[in-house]
Amino acid sequence: MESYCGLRVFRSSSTPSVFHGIIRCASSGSSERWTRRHQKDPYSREVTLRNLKSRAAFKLLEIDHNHHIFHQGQTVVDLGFAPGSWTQVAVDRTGRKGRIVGIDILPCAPPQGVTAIQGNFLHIETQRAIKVLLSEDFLERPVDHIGPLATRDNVGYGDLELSACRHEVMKEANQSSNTNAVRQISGVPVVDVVLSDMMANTSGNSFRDHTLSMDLCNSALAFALDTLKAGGHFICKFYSGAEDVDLERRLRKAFDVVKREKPRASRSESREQYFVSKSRKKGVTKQDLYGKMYDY
Ligand SMILES: C[S@@+](CC[C@H](N)C(=O)[O-])C[C@H]1O[C@@H](n2cnc3c(N)ncnc32)[C@H](O)[C@@H]1O
Repeated sequence: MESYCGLRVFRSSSTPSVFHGIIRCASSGSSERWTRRHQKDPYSREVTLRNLKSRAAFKLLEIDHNHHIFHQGQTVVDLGFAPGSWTQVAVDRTGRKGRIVGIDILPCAPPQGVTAIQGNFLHIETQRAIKVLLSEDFLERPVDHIGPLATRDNVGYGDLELSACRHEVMKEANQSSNTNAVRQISGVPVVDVVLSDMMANTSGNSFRDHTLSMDLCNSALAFALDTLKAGGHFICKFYSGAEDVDLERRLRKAFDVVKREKPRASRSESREQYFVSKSRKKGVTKQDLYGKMYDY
């Protein structure tokens, strides 16, 4: 845990992970199906070989390959970062001068050189805390932690530390001096790329899953319009359904290029897709798209 200008922030230590097991509670039938699918999946094998946190990394790598999202030195916000494979990709692609902030509702220590907040993104105070972090200078990545995609040795779990950090950042975010910082970040966008791979656990009810996904996407887009520089990019996962055309319409108002993507690593049976929105237009605000809905 570090302290800077009264703001306490969690950064992962170089302590090796103490626990890497997975506890699963499944019937033997579904367990066998999971094992067979895992063994057949080429991405799962690569995850182990390349020390990635999950196969989701390949979705972002493909999107980046096709759309050239990342450059050295960018500031990236990764919404729903846990367990951290997109973050690993962002760290790798943005290099020594990149600044990465991750947010997740789950306690999860980020890869080396990444600053993370634990909190529900749909809560105002979580978004304020992110904006406060972005307004500070201390997100510079320590140079000795840079390298090719982060290794498992770089990852440590510190849930207690993380909860304490969350408390402190939230407290600071609600104090008046930092409200100025929030205003400042709202007025002077500093982010190059906003990523959102957020999704609640799927319920099996496709309408419910779609609606929840749209709430997360719209909230992420409103946040992106507060924080992205003109020319910045926004990538978000969504579960397809009736309302995704409305989201696409909003994206087209705010970005020069909007594409739907279904990366090869995304399972064909899943309804997930991605909107890749490039080059934020100057002067389009969240109020233009949402009125007073996200007015905070
Ligand atoms: C598919 S996972 C992200 C995987 C990640 N991109 C990676 O590559 O490792 C979706 C994440 O979104 C998070 N999430 C879902 N709803 C959220 C919310 N309201 N606020 C913050 N995080 C949320 C979940 O906890 C989960 O970790």
